[in-house]
Amino acid sequence: MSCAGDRSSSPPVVLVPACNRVLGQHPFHVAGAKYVAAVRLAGALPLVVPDAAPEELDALLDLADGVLLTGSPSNVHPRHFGEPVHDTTLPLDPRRDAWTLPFILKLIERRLPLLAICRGAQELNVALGGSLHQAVHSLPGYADHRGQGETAEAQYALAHEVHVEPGGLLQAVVQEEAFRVNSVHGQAVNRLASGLRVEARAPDGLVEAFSVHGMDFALAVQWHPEWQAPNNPISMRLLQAFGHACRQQAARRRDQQEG
Ligand SMILES: N[C@@H](CCC(=O)NCCCC(=O)O)C(=O)O
Repeated sequence: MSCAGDRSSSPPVVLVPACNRVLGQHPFHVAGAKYVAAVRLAGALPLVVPDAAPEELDALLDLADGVLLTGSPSNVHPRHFGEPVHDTTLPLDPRRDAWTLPFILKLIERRLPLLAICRGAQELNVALGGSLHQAVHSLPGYADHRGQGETAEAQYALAHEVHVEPGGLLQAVVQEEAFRVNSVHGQAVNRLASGLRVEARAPDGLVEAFSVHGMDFALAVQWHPEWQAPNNPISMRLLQAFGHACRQQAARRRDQQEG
């Protein structure tokens, strides 16, 4: 039986940053249930983080064996990559940006396992100095990567192939050269930040997955592996590889604590 504070038999803890929404007259912190479920499918314990002041970031990361950056209908504010907002009708979440961007730099310093999904992938690229297309569907030569249809089933249906770059983390995890993914995004990687490795591309050349050089597991995907993950063997390989990396991190943390 484990005693209080003994995490040796506990699942690894994965922090899940929340989004900010106004419901009725009041502000709320919200996290998509499918992301929380995906952390459990990875074999980890989800810990949703409402937001964080700069002086709280290290204390939060002291609790973590991994981080999952979720998708969101909101866009990363273009000011973070030096641009004005092109379409003011699209939702933003500056409160999330304000803490997740520095949070990402700190988790990378600590070499914590990271799975960054859709908006989360965009945050990772911007946090490291990269830039985004604000509306990739409006650019010549690129497809429309936004979800199509009225229902979630339609919006998250498999939409296009991704071609996996050989020799990288994604190929090692999914063991496929190409596979079909869903697509629910209007922003997309424009300039990939230095220190990041392309792991997959869409048929139109768009970067659809990337990893952080030198980290055991820091993977960003533009699609949604959390969507109906148990029905998608490739999604489950991704989540289980992330969970394995988090368990390894938890073991390292325990070794350090035991000195
Ligand atoms: N708003 C950004 C990111 C898109 C994104 O994360 N889509 C998922 C929305 C809802 C969800 O599944 O969490 C963009 O448009 O590129």
